[in-house]
Amino acid sequence: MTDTQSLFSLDVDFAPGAIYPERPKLLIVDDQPVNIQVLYQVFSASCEVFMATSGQQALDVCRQKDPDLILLDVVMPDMDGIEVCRKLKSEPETRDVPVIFVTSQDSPEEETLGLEVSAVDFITKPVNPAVVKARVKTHLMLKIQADALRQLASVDGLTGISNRRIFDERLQVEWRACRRTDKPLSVIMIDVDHFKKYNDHYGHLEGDACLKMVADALKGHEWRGRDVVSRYGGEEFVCLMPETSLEPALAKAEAIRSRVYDLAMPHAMSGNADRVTISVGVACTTPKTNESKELLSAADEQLYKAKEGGRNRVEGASL
Ligand SMILES: Nc1nc2c(ncn2[C@@H]2O[C@H](COP(=O)(O)OP(=O)(O)OP(=O)(O)O)[C@@H](O)[C@H]2O)c(=O)[nH]1
Repeated sequence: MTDTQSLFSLDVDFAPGAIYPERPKLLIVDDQPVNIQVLYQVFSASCEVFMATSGQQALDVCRQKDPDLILLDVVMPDMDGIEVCRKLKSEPETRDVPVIFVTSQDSPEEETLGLEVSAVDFITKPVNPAVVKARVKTHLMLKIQADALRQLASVDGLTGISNRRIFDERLQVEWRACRRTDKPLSVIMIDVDHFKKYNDHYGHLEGDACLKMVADALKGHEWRGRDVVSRYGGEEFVCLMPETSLEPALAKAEAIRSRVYDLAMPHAMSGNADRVTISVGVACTTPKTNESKELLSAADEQLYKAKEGGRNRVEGASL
């Protein structure tokens, strides 16, 4: 039996490669490298292990590597584990990563404090390999289940792309990131033209099929890793493009518009084309304030302008 199998063998449902697509990512944080070494020996065969020797380094690694679980030392100079955990739980990017405290003082006060900052478990030093493996396995399984539920809750049932909740969350995250790095952030807002008439003429089921086609056309584009494409509601879609200035966002919007046009879905009642068309509003800004709503309002204004200008067109502006 390999180490990988032995780690997870307590539960047949938990086979890396089956439910879990890749090796779980584990972050071990301790200011004493020798303690890291002990845990590394336990997990290196079964997990992708990252290490940090200070609180700040732990926060940095966590943002970069997106671990599935963190084993966090409580007593560290500069920033202790409690503070690290508090910071992790306050940021949307890291708040769902389970934290297990590894501590030499198992006082009820410390345990209470740890639970108050939302740690999922405590392990006492010196660690017992069998105990730490079992606890890590339990919390990784819970994380997988929670991820699956979050995934379900993030998808629009009709089109299979992400829903508005995810868009709103990502907008907050990317707004802050672009503000930190002084980079532009663009939003593309898309609305199907005369869709009420489409529904009225072809029926609601055909209307649904049309929305799916539009969503597929959006998905079919080449997007960068941090871009988000969501159904914003009804017949409205929205795309978020971090680190993208107005020009490339306008080019993307135009490519989307022409792709939907080229689908040539008949729309006998449209009035301004023989087919389904979309109107598109684009807005771009380099975030300076806390207020991300102004970017959405600006994209919405541009969309309105595109509708007013005759539909089946793209309008855009920088803030
Ligand atoms: N089939 C279907 N229709 C939907 C769905 N969500 C919203 N709609 C319909 O989309 C239509 C939107 O109509 P309006 O907001 O009046 O806009 P429009 O007819 O597209 O007109 P313009 O935007 O001015 O071009 C409404 O008739 C909604 O019932 C959906 O999930 N499926």
